[in-house]
This record gives sequence, structure tokens and C-alpha cells, in this order.
Amino acid sequence: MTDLPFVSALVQADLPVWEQCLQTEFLQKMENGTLSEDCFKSYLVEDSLYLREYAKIFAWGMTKATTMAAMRTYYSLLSFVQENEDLTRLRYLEEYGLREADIQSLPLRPENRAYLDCMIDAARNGEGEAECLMACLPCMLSYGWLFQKLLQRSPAVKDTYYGALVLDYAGPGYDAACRAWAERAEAACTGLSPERAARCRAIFHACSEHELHFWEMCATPRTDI
Ligand SMILES: Cc1ncc(CO)c(N)n1
Repeated sequence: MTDLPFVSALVQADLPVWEQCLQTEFLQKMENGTLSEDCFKSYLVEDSLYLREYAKIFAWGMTKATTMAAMRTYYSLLSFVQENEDLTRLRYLEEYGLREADIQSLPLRPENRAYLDCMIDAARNGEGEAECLMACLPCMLSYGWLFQKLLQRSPAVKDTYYGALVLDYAGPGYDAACRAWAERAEAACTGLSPERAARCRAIFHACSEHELHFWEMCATPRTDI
């Protein structure tokens, strides 16, 4: 992504945080095949709740769209997240006897709520598309980066129970989508005032930190499912 200077600098600055994500107990155990199904099930439930709320970030973004191009970015992101990402997750949930409808009333854990509140704040109170995309980007880009790394380091992970999920996020489809989002974010962040650019970097970084907290949370399973 060297042709995307703003986004590349954001990613470079946050690689240490993403490295820390890879070192979390949850991802280490996923990588070495010792993750308990309880933890994984709990992650899937939490992430399903997360993705439901994540959709609302785009809704806030849409209220501020001033061009059709911006509008299209939001709905293509929304449909990618809701349709592509959902397939594997729903299959796993089904294996656990959980239907999407059954989990909707569960509360979000505090780390999850805090992350979503941070993104919603950026999308609702920011000036426009740049702030909204900065809030959404660490989620997408860090997943692509993390799962590609995990697969490179431990190719055997693809033959484990968690292989399907890893391959989804490490695969060319997700990578292409990440690239498109990064290009869109680059365009939205080109030519911003230094103050606004700094605010955008702060949003991106805060959201990377929340990704880390989310992974840390996942080492301990929920007790209500
Ligand atoms: C918490 C979280 N971050 C990122 C992604 C990738 O979309 C996800 N599914 N969940």
C-alpha cells in the first residue's frame, strides 16, 4: 500500500498494536490449535453482536454523505460485512445450535460496547467521511493483516476447526476488499487540514487499541451462553 501514503502511515504506526493482538492468548491458542470451543463460541457470539452494531456506523456515515461515491462506499461496505462475513460465522453458530435470532437479546460485553461507542462517536460527531472511515478501517485492515500473518506463521491452522474462519480473512477476497476500502479512505483523507488529519489519525489509533482489547476479552468466555 505504498501508493496510499496516508493509510500506509496509519498502518505502520499501529503495527505494534496489531502485533500485540497476535500475541493475545485467544489468537495464540487459535494458532497453536489449543483454543477451547467455549472460547470460540463466545467469540462468535460477541462478534455477531459487534457486526450488528457495526452496521450502524455506516448509517451515521450515510447521513453525512455529500456525494454518490461516498454513499456507494458505505453500502458496499455494509453489504460486504453483512453478507460475506456472515456466512462462515453463521455456519459455526449453527454447529453450536445457535441461531442468529437467539443471540440478539444478549448484552454486549463492556470492551465490545466501548469499541462500538468509540466508532459511533467518530461517525456521528466527526465532520464527514474521513472520520467515519478512520473508525471502520482498523477493524477491516487489522483482520486481514492478522489472519494472513497467522496463516503464514502456522499454515497448519487451516486444517484445524478454526481453519475456515482464518482462510476467510486471510484470503484474496478479503484482501481485495481491504484494498478497496483503503483506497477510499486515502481519497477521503487527502488534502485535510493538519488538525483534521491529526484527529483522523487519533480515531484510527483508538480503534486499533479497541481491537486489542476485544481480543484480550476473548480469552475469557461469556458465562451466559
Ligand atoms: C471485532 C472485530 N473486528 C474486526 C472484524 C472484521 O470485520 C470483526 N469481524 N470483528
